[in-house]
Amino acid sequence: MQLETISSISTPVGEGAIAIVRLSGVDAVEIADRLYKGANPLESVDSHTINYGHIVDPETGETVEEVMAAIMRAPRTYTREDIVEINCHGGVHTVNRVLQLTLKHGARMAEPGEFTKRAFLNGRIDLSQAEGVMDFIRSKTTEASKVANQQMQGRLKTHVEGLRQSILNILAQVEVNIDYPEYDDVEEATTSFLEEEAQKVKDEIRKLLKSSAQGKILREGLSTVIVGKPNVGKSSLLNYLIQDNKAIVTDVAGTTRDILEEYVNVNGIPLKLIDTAGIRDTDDIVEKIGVERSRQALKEAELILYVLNNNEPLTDEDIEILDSMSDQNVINIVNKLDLEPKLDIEDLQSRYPDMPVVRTSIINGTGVDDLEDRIAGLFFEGEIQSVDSTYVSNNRHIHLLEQAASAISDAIESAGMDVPVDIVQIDLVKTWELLGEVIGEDVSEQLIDQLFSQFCLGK
Ligand SMILES: Nc1nc2c(c(=O)[nH]1)N(C=O)[C@@H](CNc1ccc(C(=O)N[C@@H](CCC(=O)O)C(=O)O)cc1)CN2
Ligand SMILES: Nc1nc2c(ncn2[C@@H]2O[C@H](COP(=O)(O)OP(=O)(O)OP(=O)(O)O)[C@@H](O)[C@H]2O)c(=O)[nH]1
Ligand SMILES: [Mg+2]
Repeated sequence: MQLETISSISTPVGEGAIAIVRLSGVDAVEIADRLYKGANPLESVDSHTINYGHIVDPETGETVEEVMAAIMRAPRTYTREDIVEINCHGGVHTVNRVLQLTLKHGARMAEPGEFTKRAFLNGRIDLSQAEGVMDFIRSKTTEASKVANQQMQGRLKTHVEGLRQSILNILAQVEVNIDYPEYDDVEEATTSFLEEEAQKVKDEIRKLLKSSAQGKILREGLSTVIVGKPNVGKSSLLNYLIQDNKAIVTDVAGTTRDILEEYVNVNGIPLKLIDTAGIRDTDDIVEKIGVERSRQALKEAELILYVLNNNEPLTDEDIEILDSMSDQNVINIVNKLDLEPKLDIEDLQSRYPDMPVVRTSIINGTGVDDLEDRIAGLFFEGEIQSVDSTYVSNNRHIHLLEQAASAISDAIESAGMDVPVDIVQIDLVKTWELLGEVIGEDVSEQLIDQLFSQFCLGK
């Protein structure tokens, strides 16, 4: 496939030690040579070498930059096309000038994700791997990056390809039956083979789907909101969990006014931890908006840590808030255990039997281990699956796998009911196609464009 040569700045915008202008396409080396002056023209150097030289504006003769130019010739490259990477000093202005020069001398500005899109279009990676690249860049915790890395390396692709091969094997058997319908015993053998093999495929798809709840948590972080009345110790809890003093803690009720978000790892589970303004009626306009945001965050939370003060009785306000969260995952944290007990914990437990209660004294660091165990227990039944297994975390993949599971169920059901085998065949082909979409086979150009447009510029 011959596409125009593209160029972009592939490093973050801003001051840095080094910034890279990357070119990809058949004319990459030729365009670079129009600007590059070194011991040898890049056209003549070996592939996969890096070469010292200068970028000179051919129109003015001005030396614009001192660079190292890496040359990588197709097909052993990220895009499978010729690639030149011009390593510049990291100033915003000069990198931009080098980019402009490449554009002026034959390259086109790359669209977001276009390098990776070419890696896909040129067959180096499948769509699930390309999506893995993006997840990898965006991952916020070690676990998330491990899962994304595996996907980027082709783990899901291999898995899906295996399933598609199994379906092809079943289809081949069905084909025999359609070709020789007069042999009854062939038909019987086919039906049981089909049911058995299709069931195996279905089980595998189900297994992948089962991983998705955890996969999504690993990828996005479990959205966890800390709420409660003012001054109960919400910000103290956030600081304790992240082991840092990011949130302001004072003994003034109403200290936190706005939402604060931090990522933290609890027993291997990435949490997107959100500290909120204490919920209460207030006339303070800033605090009022904060309280409104707290209520909003509550609605969207996957886990709620409701903090109470051991030193104060349960109020109507607490009850109102707790009642409103009855169908959510809530852990009640009775904090300030070091103070005189005025909260009836038994009453709390009997009012909300589905909400585990954890007792803490954050100021002394007690009880937080117990809280961490509870969180892990709620979402991973005590322990996280090894990150070595295949996780599905992408909504597009999950949706396709659900459809595939339903199509193959139809196939199995029909086979069991002695429906003509060519009907069964249709459902099997459908399953095969749906799985193909996960890895990017026969997907529309529109979908591809949409997926890659979410990438960073220069990737
Ligand atoms: N300077 C630089 N650093 C970078 C990248 C880059 O493009 N440029 N990468 C960009 O994301 C990542 C590295 N990822 C890469 C993935 C595949 C190939 C590649 O050339 N693959 C070929 C040949 C491999 C080989 O030589 O064995 C292939 O798979 O066919 C290169 C980089 C991270 N660091
Ligand atoms: N005795 C005692 N004091 C605590 C404990 N945890 C927090 N505190 C104190 O309680 C006060 C309020 O703590 P914060 O973490 O600011 O409370 P908050 O819930 O974030 O308060 P707002 O942001 O105002 O809603 C501070 O003076 C903390 O030092 C605890 O376990 N025991
Ligand atoms: Mg606070």
